[in-house]
Amino acid sequence: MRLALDHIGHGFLGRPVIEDLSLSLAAGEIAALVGPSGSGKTTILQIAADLIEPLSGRVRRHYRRHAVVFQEPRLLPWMTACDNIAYGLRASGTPLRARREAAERRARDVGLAPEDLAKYPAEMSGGMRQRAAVARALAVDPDVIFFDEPFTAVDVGLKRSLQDLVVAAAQREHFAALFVTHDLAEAARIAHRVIVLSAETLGIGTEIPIATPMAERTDRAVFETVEAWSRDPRLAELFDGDRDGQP
Ligand SMILES: Nc1ncnc2c1ncn2[C@@H]1O[C@H](COP(=O)(O)OP(=O)(O)OP(=O)(O)O)[C@@H](O)[C@H]1O
Repeated sequence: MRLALDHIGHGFLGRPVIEDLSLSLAAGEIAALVGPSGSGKTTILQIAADLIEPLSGRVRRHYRRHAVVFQEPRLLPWMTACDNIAYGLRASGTPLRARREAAERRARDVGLAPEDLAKYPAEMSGGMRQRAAVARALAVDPDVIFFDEPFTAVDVGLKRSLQDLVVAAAQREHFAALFVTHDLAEAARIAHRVIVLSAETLGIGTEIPIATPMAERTDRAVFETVEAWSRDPRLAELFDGDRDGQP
């Protein structure tokens, strides 16, 4: 087990958002965290990633390093793609040459061309910037990656290629991932398990394992999974009215 949240409670301005929530993440596991808008997905991810302290409960981390990929790439505008990708390695004292090599390798992993490494964020497309953000996360060889709706703002074709890239990297490198998403098709495509939050109970409504091997998650299989979920009463909150998460 890489990560465990035990009996977490949190809220803002006196208003509770999460109550007595427990979840764990196994080594190599990709867990998608879905739920209605405002149910606390980002709050849980931030608690898990040590970006905010929960008001109650505790977090157990059994790993050396983690990385976070946000919805916006958050690249430093005054650095080239190469330096952005290698940023975490500089902080850990890796020598220049090794940083360059790691950045080049990670750029290849995410489908950036060698000439892209010299570009500044302003010279890159949105998709290239998000690829660089994923490469920056991979560059530190993390045991766990926290993804907070990383592909929401990219177009459909690119989204597929970024999802495939995350699945391939996780299979190759065995990092665990907690992946917040609004998109149930995304969860059905990339996750071993879907954790569904409930805005009504302020906790986990249900957890759904997905046994289908990643290689068999064709468009049709993903569509059928989401279609089955739409008829599953445990997921009714996600498909209610005009809440987020509607397919
Ligand atoms: N810094 C903050 N100050 C005050 N309220 C906050 C803060 N951060 C989050 N909230 C509130 O906490 C609740 C949960 O927010 P959170 O962003 O975790 O939900 P979410 O499920 O990720 O939502 P969405 O799907 O819309 O991104 C929301 O009602 C939000 O307005």
